[in-house]
Amino acid sequence: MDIDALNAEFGIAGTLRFVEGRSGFLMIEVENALATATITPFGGQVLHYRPREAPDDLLFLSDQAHFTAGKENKGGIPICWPWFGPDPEGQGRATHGFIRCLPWTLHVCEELEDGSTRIHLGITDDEATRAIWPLPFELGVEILVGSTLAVTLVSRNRGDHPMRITQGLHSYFKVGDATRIRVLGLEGCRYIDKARGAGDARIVQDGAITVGAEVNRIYEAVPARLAIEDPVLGRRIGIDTRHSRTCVVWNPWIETCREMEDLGDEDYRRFICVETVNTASEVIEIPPGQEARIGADYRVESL
Ligand SMILES: O=P(O)(O)OC[C@H]1O[C@@H](O)[C@H](O)[C@@H](O)[C@@H]1O
Repeated sequence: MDIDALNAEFGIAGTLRFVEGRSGFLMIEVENALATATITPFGGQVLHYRPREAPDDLLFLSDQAHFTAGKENKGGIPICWPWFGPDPEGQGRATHGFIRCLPWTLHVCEELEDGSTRIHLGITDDEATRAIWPLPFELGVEILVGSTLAVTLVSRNRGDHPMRITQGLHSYFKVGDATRIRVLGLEGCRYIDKARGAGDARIVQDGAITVGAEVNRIYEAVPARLAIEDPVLGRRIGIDTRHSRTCVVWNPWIETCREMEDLGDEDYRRFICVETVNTASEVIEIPPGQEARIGADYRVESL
């Protein structure tokens, strides 16, 4: 990792620079007229984003996040790929795939006319990825840092056979107090309740989602516009999804939070995950040579 060389090749004076961040991890810091953001090429993960006029960060990042090579970092927007959730083949491979723990390659950093900054990172199969998952792929993430944050994941099948994946943008949103928020937009949708271990039974969401116990649900046939209303931070987070009809809502609550070594005991109050995913019955099949996309735009509005 040569920070000077990266700054010389990709840095943008006054707007984008490479720095050594927590535990020496390489970070891309963006500060333009519209927003500030931090992205790490490890996992292609956005860690922070704050629109110029907003007092608070959009995203939660755990003080206990690992920042150790080969481990995932809890917070920001981890990318889950080529599977979301437990190993689909039951071989004991990592939950949420392996791509969030690997270094990605920088392709483009550029300023756009509207004042936003575009960052494009990618990762391609190699010996190490094929040892875990045999398929040839090219995966890219485009991150647009502007008055909104837009993240788009593009998967290309480089092989001769159809590629089946599940995937997700595992967004951790910072909240003032999780027990006081409302997640809006999923009213009337059917969900699988993973926290209650109710198998594949579908339950219908009655009203807005609130948090008063562990929440771990996969919502199906969801609309493209969701929101989190947060009276403590006095804001509404808007989430507009693309190419996703499935949404996971997760808050670990007290016990699971205490069991997780990469969360502080009180962190369950500080975030809610509302994740833009393709999983459960939404498995994506990509024909040889073709691409599939998933994405989301995030915005912060005052209440
Ligand atoms: O700790 P991880 O692997 O980042 O996963 C966090 C959570 O991610 C959620 O998406 C899952 O529904 C939960 O079951 C899981 O615990």
